[in-house]
Amino acid sequence: MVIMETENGRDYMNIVVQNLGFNYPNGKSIFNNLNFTINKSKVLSILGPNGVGKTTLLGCIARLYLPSQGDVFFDGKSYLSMTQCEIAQNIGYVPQIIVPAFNYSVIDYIVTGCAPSMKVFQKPKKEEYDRAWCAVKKLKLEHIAHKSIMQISGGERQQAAIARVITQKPSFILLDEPASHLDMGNQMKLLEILNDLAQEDYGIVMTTHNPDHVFILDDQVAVLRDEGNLISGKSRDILNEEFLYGLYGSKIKVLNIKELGRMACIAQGIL
Ligand SMILES: Nc1ncnc2c1ncn2[C@@H]1O[C@H](COP(=O)(O)OP(=O)(O)OP(=O)(O)O)[C@@H](O)[C@H]1O
Repeated sequence: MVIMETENGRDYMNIVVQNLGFNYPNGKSIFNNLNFTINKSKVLSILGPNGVGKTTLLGCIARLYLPSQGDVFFDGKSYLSMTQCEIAQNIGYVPQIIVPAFNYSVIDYIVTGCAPSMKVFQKPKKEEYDRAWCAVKKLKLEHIAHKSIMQISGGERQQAAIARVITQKPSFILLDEPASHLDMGNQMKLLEILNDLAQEDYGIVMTTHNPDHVFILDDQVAVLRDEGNLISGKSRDILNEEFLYGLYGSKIKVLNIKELGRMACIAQGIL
């Protein structure tokens, strides 16, 4: 059954993951029977130890992989009944490692985000470039906009890929470890942008290895565990010290920092 959630009497779009299971062709089972809903105007963070299947799960939600079991529904429609173009118009994906196909300038790479809403072989015009420049300004990337995408750093490339997905204007944006190459300042800028995008009605899903980022966003979390199952809910209801120790096998303090007005977590360090 697909649940259409209602807020103020109005149905709104969601992605429903239903009984989802995935095995790689070598037979390796990654997860089974996952059930959760991704809502617009929210940030859902996916946490879990290395190798547990976060990227694979995001790949199933982006429809890069077909599930071995269950299905994913967008706005009540099974992915299997949607074309790749329909999916790309509604769901944007930023991979962990960005390997551009051509030696574009950064702005020409970002404008390719408009492709799902353009005709085949149509060249981007002023309207599409205006969209791309809007995203460049949002991420403050003006200083690299005319550089070659091949000649910028990993962190700059990660930010260019985020600008590209914003240019795409999908309803949902999926990001695989979007902060992995970013310095502390750019990590905070990224979280602010993701929070702003959720306020602007986008649905955001990101994988992360940093539970403190989940507390900063103070929204939904889904935790994928070694047994291939998932627990989801409000971050502050799930991420306590005992739970994080069970997840990572490491002692992590969870503190309510009054000056910050938020929960925070800090590794205890080498004992
Ligand atoms: N093409 C593949 N064929 C078989 N097994 C694979 C393939 N790609 C990944 N795996 C395995 O699937 C499991 C899940 O990988 P995945 O990349 O989804 O994990 P992850 O949670 O995102 O990891 P990390 O946090 O280290 O990025 C891993 O054990 C990995 O070795």
